[in-house]
Amino acid sequence: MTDTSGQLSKERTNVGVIGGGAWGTALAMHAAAMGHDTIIWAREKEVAESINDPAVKENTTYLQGYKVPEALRASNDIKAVVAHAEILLMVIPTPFVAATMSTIRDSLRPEQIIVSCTKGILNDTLETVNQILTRVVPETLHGQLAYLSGPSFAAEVAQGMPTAVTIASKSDTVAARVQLLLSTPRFRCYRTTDVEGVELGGALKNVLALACGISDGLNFGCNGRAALITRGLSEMTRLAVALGAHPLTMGGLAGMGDLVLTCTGDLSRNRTVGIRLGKGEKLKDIIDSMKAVAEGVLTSRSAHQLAQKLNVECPIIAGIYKVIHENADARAVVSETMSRELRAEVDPELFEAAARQR
Ligand SMILES: NC(=O)c1ccc[n+]([C@@H]2O[C@H](COP(=O)([O-])OP(=O)(O)OC[C@H]3O[C@@H](n4cnc5c(N)ncnc54)[C@H](O)[C@@H]3O)[C@@H](O)[C@H]2O)c1
Ligand SMILES: O=P(O)(O)OC[C@H](O)CO
Repeated sequence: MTDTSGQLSKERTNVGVIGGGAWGTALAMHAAAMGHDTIIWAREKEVAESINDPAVKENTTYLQGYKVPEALRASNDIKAVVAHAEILLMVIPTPFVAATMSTIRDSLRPEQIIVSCTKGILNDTLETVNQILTRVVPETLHGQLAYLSGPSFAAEVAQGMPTAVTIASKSDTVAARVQLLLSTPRFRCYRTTDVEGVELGGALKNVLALACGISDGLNFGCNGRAALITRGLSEMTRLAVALGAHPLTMGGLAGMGDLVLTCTGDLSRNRTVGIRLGKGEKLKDIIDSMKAVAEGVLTSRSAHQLAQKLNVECPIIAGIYKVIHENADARAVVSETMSRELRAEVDPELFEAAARQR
């Protein structure tokens, strides 16, 4: 494929990437390949060393096999990365967002844009990343927050494969700026002001990917997987709308797009965890064998608790919660879910509302 990166915008800026996992690395590779002066903060010394070493130029810990651009630098000094950046991509797994961002709270500048690329819902507080960031970063920066989500496996972005994502911000100006700074002919960014929809789509699809993995691990076939994706999207939409999202966002890249990718793509860590569970491995053994984070494991608890709290019917999410956190037998959970009271596919009230709008 011809490299046409950078045809859309000529503007080049300083990018800082907070988080040296697979996705942080792929996004840093993308930004550096575009010509942005990019530094990635990695928590682990060996990650920064392997990215910086001219003989290696690779994140051998989290994204092995993909050479990073010569120009990409890595650092273990998070404050130096913040000082460098006009735009900060935050790519920290959800459980570590608050602690990591607290360490740089006082180093952030009001004109900086912070783009969360993280997909999860915190346990206990049940906060989305947007809620964590508005709690942790100074108020002067709240209008500068944006969220990048959508179907995007790190390994494919690292290879420059065509990818489309969504950038959400309460400020359309901020979303448009991030969109322009990150879009290339291989990496197309859309934009929206529906922060809740984009965040919840990205977080909840991980729970459904676990479900599809379990189903595939049990050899339950293609019919079952399609049913899980479709009914899963209904649950995601009901829950996200109850939390303030726009329903149409759930049919877009951050909702259905990422749901389909993660429920069917073999690169998904969440789907892989599900497959291994379905084949009979213990969750602890699976987690212990992985360096990467499968966000759906913890988000399944948060999503189930949010559904209960808001009284939103989410039987698949409830079933995954039982399998993951209560050690329930997956076959029994499937049988129980399929034997629930029979119902209309779409809530009749929704049909009536749609008819009234015609
Ligand atoms: N990998 C992908 O394809 C992909 C794509 C889109 C979104 N995401 C999302 O990006 C986020 C980050 O995932 P990733 O794939 O970059 O990471 P990863 O799973 O490859 O690696 C784990 C990351 O967690 C960090 N970490 C571990 N303990 C930590 C601690 N105590 N404090 C701070 N950081 C700690 C590690 O340094 C490493 O950067 C997740 O929310 C994930 O869902 C991932
Ligand atoms: O590998 P997963 O399951 O964490 O999914 C990665 C991305 O979120 C896909 O868009």
